[in-house]
Amino acid sequence: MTDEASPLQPEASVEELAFEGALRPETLAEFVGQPRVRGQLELLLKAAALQQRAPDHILLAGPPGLGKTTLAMIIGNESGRAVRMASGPAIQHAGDLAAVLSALVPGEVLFVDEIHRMAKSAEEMLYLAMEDFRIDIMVGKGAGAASVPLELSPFTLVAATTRSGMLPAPLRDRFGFTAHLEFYSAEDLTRVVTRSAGMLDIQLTSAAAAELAKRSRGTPRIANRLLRRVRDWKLVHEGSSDIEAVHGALELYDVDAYGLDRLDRSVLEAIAKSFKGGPVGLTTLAASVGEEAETIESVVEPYLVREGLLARTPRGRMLTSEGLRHTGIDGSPDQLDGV
Ligand SMILES: Nc1ncnc2c1ncn2[C@@H]1O[C@H](COP(=O)(O)OP(=O)(O)OP(=O)(O)O)[C@@H](O)[C@H]1O
Repeated sequence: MTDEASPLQPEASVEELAFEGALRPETLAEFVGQPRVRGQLELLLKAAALQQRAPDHILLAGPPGLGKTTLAMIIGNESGRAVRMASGPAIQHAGDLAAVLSALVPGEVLFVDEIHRMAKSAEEMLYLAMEDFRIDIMVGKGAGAASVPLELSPFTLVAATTRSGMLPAPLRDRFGFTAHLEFYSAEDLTRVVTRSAGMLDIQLTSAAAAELAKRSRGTPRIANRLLRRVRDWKLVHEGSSDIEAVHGALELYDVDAYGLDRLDRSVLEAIAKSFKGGPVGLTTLAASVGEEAETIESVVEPYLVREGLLARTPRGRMLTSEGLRHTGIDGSPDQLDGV
């Protein structure tokens, strides 16, 4: 979460959270797209309800803004359970997690966002909590220190991560189900835009909704954010058509025809110009565009790879010929010595 969001940044800004809350689908039926994940969750929740037991622990994995928090709330709604929110970065000690776990009411859903950023000591405590609904608390110091078991209320852990590969295997294995969220197709994102426009009372032709969706990086959060900028454009430029408003707003915010933003493009250009098309290591690449490696890896790369513009190889990141074409630099990736 950041204070000020650029239109294509997938993380939510502070002021955006209230707006997002209003647009959040509340049931699986309302949740657009992700048919596989929806089907899997539906089965899991129905089976748990029939057996009158709590649903298994669930891990939601995928890039930011694809609906992980939304799904966690839906899991609570659909199973008739209250959801408690926690976040990995706020759990810096085992004691922070013990406080969260011991406050749970039987049957609650505990949602831990960005679980990969939780402290190691807390991770180990979580293993036992997930398996046996029990934790061991250290009491006292030095030679007199003793471990005291504490029984917990049964709960369902729903955790979200943008980097499932960073989770240790013992933690990953303790989830009964992992949902992998994919970028949305243009058709599904058009449905998201149309739904949000209806809820916000914004008139938009279907062609304008489709164009906006096509340029939203396969991400509902970005589509909703760009929709607000299009609304602004229509308000300020009275009489402009919907499609003119989409083009005008997106151009102003530096969104290109692929839906790439400045950072996406600077990554592609850096590989072409400074690293002769690649391969280049993640840290070197991140330094050359002045961004954190984690942002490049979890935000920029997944979309460029899915669009076929970038390839991740064991030797590093490489441009594909399509990626090179996008930079407007002539040559093929293996002929870039001269650029
Ligand atoms: N499938 C969907 N259908 C309709 N709207 C959606 C869908 N998924 C997400 N949204 C919208 O996008 C916004 C962002 O989704 P959400 O906060 O759930 O993403 P996230 O994956 O949890 O992001 P982060 O990793 O940054 O926490 C939601 O408020 C909601 O309005």
